[in-house]
Amino acid sequence: MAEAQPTLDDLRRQIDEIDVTLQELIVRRAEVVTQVGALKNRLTGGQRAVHMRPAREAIILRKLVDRHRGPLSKATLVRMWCELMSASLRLEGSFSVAVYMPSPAVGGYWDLARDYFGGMTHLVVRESARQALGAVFDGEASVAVLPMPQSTDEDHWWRLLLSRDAKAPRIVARLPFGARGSERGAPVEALVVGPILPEASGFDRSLIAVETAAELSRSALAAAFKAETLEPSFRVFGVGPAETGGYLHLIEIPGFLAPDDNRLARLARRLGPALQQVWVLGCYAEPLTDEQLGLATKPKGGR
Ligand SMILES: O=C(O)C(=O)C[C@]1(C(=O)O)C=C[C@@H](O)C=C1
Repeated sequence: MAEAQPTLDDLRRQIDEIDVTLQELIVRRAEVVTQVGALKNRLTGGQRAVHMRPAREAIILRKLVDRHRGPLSKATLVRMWCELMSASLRLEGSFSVAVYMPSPAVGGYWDLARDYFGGMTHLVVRESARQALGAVFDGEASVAVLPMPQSTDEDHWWRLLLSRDAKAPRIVARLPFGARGSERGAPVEALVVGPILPEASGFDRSLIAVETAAELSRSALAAAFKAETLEPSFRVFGVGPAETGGYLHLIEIPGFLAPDDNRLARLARRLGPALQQVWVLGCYAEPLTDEQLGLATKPKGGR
């Protein structure tokens, strides 16, 4: 005899039970997060600090997609956890985001911020990257979502991060981290900047600013980096000349680079006076790939 199919009521009863269990676990998670917040407050001596830990979030999200199974998409699961972790962050203390939005027609950065920081995080619009960063410097926002720097930019916002102050805002994340949600306009990419100590997540890329003398060519600079096993990608080359007559470059390096990495000291010795200054501006956890998210396109010719 064929087994009786569950009725709609049977299935809904199962869903109700699962929802209760899920909710209990979410409540427990929030209780632990409250303790994390209290611990962080003790460690910072009660000073107002930004509690976001992007490297930890990246590790959590990578583990999540790695162990996932079943029909629910990994991209959806990542979105759910982003909402959960942002809610946790708000439990730990005040948290808000200044978003670059040069005109109402350019909504992509807002969409990226909303997707990553969730629907309940306070987002404030700033019309220029400089103003968004200013909101972080002034303590009006915890972090800023800024456009990925390009050589063609008129305003090289990352120049405002050239500081030796250990508490200065740093680049700490790249968006989107998971799959792109529905976005307005052309897809954009962003960096997140805030007064957060950059940490390694295991799969990272670092951003450094370099000031060189005018006569140093791009190829000579790249060769010196490679000789120190630093594989450079030039995001921006040759902004300047600065007051010192030098030129600034924004360079991306695979891996996590601490400011005291001895390869930077060796690079300085190798290039001599041609290398005027180096600043480590931060790092970001490498975003999840389409393959990791199970979104890889099928090979051509297949069915
Ligand atoms: O692990 C932490 O430091 C936390 O604050 C917890 C938590 C989380 O919800 O898991 C929340 C916010 C941080 O950005 C990272 C992780």
